[in-house]
Amino acid sequence: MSNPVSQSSNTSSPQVIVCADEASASRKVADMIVAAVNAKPSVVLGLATGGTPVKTYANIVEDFRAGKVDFRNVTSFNLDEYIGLSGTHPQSFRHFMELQLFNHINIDPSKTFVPEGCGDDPAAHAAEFEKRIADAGGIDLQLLGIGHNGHIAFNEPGSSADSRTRVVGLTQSTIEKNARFFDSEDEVPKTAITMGIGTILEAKQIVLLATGTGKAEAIRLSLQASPSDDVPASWLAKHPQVTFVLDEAAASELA
Ligand SMILES: O=P(O)(O)OC[C@H]1O[C@](O)(CO)[C@@H](O)[C@@H]1O
Repeated sequence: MSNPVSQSSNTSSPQVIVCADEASASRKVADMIVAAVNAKPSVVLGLATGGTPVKTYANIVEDFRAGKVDFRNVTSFNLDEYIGLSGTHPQSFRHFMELQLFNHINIDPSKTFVPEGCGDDPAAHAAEFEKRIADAGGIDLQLLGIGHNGHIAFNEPGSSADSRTRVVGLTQSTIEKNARFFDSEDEVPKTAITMGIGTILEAKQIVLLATGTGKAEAIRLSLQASPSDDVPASWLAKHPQVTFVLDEAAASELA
């Protein structure tokens, strides 16, 4: 069971839920996703990759195996993918999603959309990806992580609130952080395809999960600085239904 230690007292957005630790924050987000599927079996989920959601996905798999949730009518869209990595590459986000979630639940693989990093025309694919989201009726619940520099998906600092799914360059700091998933920094792709901030803000509900002291500054700036391109996650303050689920470490710089 999730064990929030504190919660913002009003209902305005962003709502902030602080949990004791990473395990309870991950459980809380899993509960929110499972509740969304149970409330609307044909829900359209927006999904994230990275180290942060791994435990959340493990909790969801646990709930599926316990018969608490059914994904057969769910559609999912992932936020981003590295340019140059095919879906079978061990560090591709498609592979991550299969390993962490899709292979362990009864989601229809044809309803799981992850941007393709190896197509001939990534710009055309980006436009097509936007169309697919619209054709699915839009994203009901979008899960996000956050980068140390405040990026969401691969929207690096400088990304505007109206940016759409597109090809982007990664900052050196993101390349260095993500090198931990590769054999060496040289292997980290320098470009990616990502949903835009504007695309993300169109989701009906957004949940951002952040854990660890490494995210504390990005969380403070996202929640307490004026929204600006400098901290892409700060644009979430413009959304009417966004929840930050944090562990105490990620919340440690909040006033
Ligand atoms: O969860 P991590 O591994 O700290 O990554 C932070 C963010 O950077 C990304 O890896 C880049 O999109 C996101 O998937 C993630 O939300």
